[in-house]
Amino acid sequence: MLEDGRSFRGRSYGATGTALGEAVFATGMTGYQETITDPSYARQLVVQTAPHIGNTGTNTDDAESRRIWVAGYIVRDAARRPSNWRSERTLDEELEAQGVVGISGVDTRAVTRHLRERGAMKAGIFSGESAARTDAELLAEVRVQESMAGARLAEEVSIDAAYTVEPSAHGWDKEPLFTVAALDLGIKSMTPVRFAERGVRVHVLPASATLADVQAVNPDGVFMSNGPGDPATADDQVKLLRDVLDTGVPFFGICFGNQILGRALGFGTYKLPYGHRGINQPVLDRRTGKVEITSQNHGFAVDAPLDGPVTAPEARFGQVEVSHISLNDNVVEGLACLDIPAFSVQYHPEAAAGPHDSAYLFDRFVDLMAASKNKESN
Ligand SMILES: NC(=O)CC[C@H](N)C(=O)O
Repeated sequence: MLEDGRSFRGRSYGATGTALGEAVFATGMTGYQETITDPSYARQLVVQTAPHIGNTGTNTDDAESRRIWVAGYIVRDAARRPSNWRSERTLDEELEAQGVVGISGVDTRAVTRHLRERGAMKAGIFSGESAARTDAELLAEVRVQESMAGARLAEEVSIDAAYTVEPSAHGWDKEPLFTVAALDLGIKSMTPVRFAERGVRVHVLPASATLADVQAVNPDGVFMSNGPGDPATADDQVKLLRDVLDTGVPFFGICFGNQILGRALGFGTYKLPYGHRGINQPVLDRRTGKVEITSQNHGFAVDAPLDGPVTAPEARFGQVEVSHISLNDNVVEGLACLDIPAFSVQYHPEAAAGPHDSAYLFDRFVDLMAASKNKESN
């Protein structure tokens, strides 16, 4: 049941009951397990445009966090029998075990076209007893939920206690090169691994970390992750980032982290009509002229001028330019500061799932930390 009264019927999939959230569509043909375990999808009902879902089952290794975060799951044709040597459980069983309500047999093309025309909106999935009500009652329940605009969710999905990811656990056989403090706003497990593979030790800190917590790990660089909710609510992290930037330590942000850098520099953020979600999103790196196919999941974007560089509204941070744009709709997909060592992208270079075109961004951050260390020692 969608907020505007349009409804679709299907079969119960996963757990039975009620799921409420923002209906959004994701266009990845593969990678459904990484999608449902991405904490950025908290409080969203995800519609998969790929018609066959669940074909390769689920396994322990491919989860991007400790649980499934999608609030509900909408598919066309759910695989009855998974076929893959790595499969441990069917997707249906996994959704049910984690209490996630889904629906299959839905005309997902029609749902997607509707969301594309009318925008992402509040929705509900109802099965079993919870469905045994009038449409008007279901619609009322859909409409009373809080909307995604204004939702503060990063603290809800973040960890309680810090942990460390060591390069030695990911194929690095020398001494670690650098240490990074990574704020977990909904971090995916592949992100620290991409650092560790490059010899970077990562201290993952809760979303509530203070400047003192960050400085306690003596970092060569600071990182802010992806995460769910409206970036306009991330005032604490914006303040933290301004303090971090004032210390001159290099910074890299992805997705929510890009929106926080945008806000720290003084730009606003806004809600996109239906967002970008999938692993096939074309982005232009304006500095090199190269196009990369990226993994994305965002419903908000930074409002910064495309013709730059410009002086940041928070002028003490100097000049900034929009480094990357979406080739589908010219939305800001990256920011680069010219006077301080800070940059960010709106997409997911850790690519889990997704193409590896954007891996160079992790190297760019390592280079930035190296340059900054050199400058200190000279
Ligand atoms: N993946 C993300 O970090 C998403 C950021 C933010 N929640 C958005 O929807 O735009």
